[in-house]
Amino acid sequence: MKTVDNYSFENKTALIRVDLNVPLNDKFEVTDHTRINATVKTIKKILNDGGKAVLMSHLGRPKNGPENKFSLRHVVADLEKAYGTKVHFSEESTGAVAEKKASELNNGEVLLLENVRFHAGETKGDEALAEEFSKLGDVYVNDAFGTAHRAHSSTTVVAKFFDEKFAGYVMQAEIENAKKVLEKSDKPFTAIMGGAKISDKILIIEKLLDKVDNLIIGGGMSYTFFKAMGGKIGSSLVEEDKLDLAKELIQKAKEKGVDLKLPIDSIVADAFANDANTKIAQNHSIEDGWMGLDIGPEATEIFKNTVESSKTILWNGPMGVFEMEAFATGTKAIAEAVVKATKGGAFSLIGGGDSAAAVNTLGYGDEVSYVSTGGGALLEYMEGKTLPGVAALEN
Ligand SMILES: Nc1ncnc2c1ncn2[C@@H]1O[C@H](COP(=O)(O)OP(=O)(O)O)[C@@H](O)[C@H]1O
Ligand SMILES: O=C(OP(=O)(O)O)[C@H](O)COP(=O)(O)O
Repeated sequence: MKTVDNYSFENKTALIRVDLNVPLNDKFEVTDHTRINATVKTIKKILNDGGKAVLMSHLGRPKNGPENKFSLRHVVADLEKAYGTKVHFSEESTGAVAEKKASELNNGEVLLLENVRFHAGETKGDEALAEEFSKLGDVYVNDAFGTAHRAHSSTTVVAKFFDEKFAGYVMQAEIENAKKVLEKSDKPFTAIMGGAKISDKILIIEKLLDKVDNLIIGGGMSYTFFKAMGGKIGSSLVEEDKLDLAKELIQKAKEKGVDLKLPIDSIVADAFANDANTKIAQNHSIEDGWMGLDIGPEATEIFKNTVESSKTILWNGPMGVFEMEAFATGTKAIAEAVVKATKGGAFSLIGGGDSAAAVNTLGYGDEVSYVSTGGGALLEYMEGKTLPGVAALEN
């Protein structure tokens, strides 16, 4: 894999895949800058060389073409602040408009393209779309570690249209760091899984069973497990087609001697809102009309004790809907436990767009060993998989 280090981008237009999938609030303001700040080093290297940067990224998971709430226009001002320079914007990510804007760039300038997922072909890895993207640069740089597990047009397929392709600094740092954990994970090794992307992550959890001593499952992911065991989960998040898999996983954890910890209790709410009515409920008997939005006090205590006595910690996915203050308590308590363990000598790696946001919002970003910009990507790497976005840079 070639890196940007030993290449001069002078007079070159670099087409750079970055991961600008950042959280936005209801006013479309960026609420966490981790992924934006991570891109600065690579962009500055290219601009300082006297090159031009054309940035492409996705934002969220748009299903039906362009939609304002998924527009990358919302991040332009934040990029300008981070790079200290004007960032031009193209409301098209391919075609005449994008090509004209890219060709008008001067050395040292940046162009951001609109959300690549506004094209239906992007997530299918459409070749014709990838070829369209490739017209926007002379060389290709992939610095989107957080999306490197996706074999999409802009992350993987596009690379084949370039002779010169490079991994950016985020990609390099992330892989080096993940390797460290893979090669030297002191025991007890605890993985903490949470968040909402159940179908994405449940298969990876199975692979983690070979590496970890403790597996904590909290957040939106946990209710699928309770339902699989025959529990009542009210209207909590669930993926019905993953119930059998969840059951198998519980069995496999037992066989492999992994201590699988599910939250005993939850903070349940009668609406998905910060000001909803709340109460504590046991996780196997949540009443109809109520949903679990945070781990409960008993679960928090148990999880904290496990985390604090761990020597290696891998955390992906918040313990609750931490974006709402009423449901941030569990995530905050686990973050504090991770910090405490780190101070005591443990290595802690936290990954994922929302997990990084949670840790940084709580002010703990500098008190853990490493905050990764990747969630799913980090987990797939840890599982031993070759990430398609990385493989595409190698040939
Ligand atoms: N109990 C829950 N019910 C619904 N959503 C939840 C629950 N717990 C966590 N979440 C949501 O999960 C999201 C993060 O999940 P995910 O994308 O898998 O994590 P990451 O981005 O760190 O990889 C957050 O927006 C959070 O609000
Ligand atoms: O936020 C991301 O992943 P993450 O939630 O695993 O951290 C990446 O931008 C990938 O997004 P995707 O899971 O919609 O492909």
